Amino acid sequence: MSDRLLVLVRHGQSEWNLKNLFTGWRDPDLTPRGVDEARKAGKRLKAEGLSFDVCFTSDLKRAQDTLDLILEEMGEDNLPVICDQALNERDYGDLSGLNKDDARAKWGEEQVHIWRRSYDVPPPGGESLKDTVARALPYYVKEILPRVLRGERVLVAAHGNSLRALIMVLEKLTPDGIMKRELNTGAPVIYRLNADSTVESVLDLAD
Ligand SMILES: O=C(O)[C@H](O)COP(=O)(O)O
Repeated sequence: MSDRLLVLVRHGQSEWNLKNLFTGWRDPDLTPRGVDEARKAGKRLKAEGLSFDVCFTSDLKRAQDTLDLILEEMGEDNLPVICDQALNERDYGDLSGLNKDDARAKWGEEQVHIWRRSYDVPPPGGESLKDTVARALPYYVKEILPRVLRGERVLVAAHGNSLRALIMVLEKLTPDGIMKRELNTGAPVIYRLNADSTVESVLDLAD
């Protein structure tokens, strides 16, 4: 197994996940369940025998708090943590703050699914997944990947769609393939990379 370790984890349940609201760049806290999910992720990573050298997260609280809780649970709370907007959730634009069921009632199930899961159709005033790839991927290539290739063990705590953007590239998924790829809150995905930055193995710890 290669030493080139990259773990991606979506934040635990947020207050707005619980209320079923489009969140995007808004900044709600974790719920008590989200805190438990983050702690459980830390326990699972520790049980896998993993430890890290450096961590990345977005500039949103739910991801930063998830990372802190994971590291606390692993007894690794002194690691360097790099926060960057490039890892923020996809911007949901005018949908931010709206209830997802209300949006389905207003615009129809199919349109809302297209906004949530299509590759290149942005929600009104927001980012498509393609737009999210366009800002998250250069950051990954410049800041995260070189460290993984140098043998630093890297943990990234971010968001459903900013991580789907990276996963699309890592797993070489087509626009159709990424539509079906979901990430559970607090569920780590463990990658080992080859020296040419392709994926050697992937282990998804989703329940
Ligand atoms: O920003 C949000 O609302 C969620 O974190 C991700 O939502 P989605 O699953 O509707 O894309």
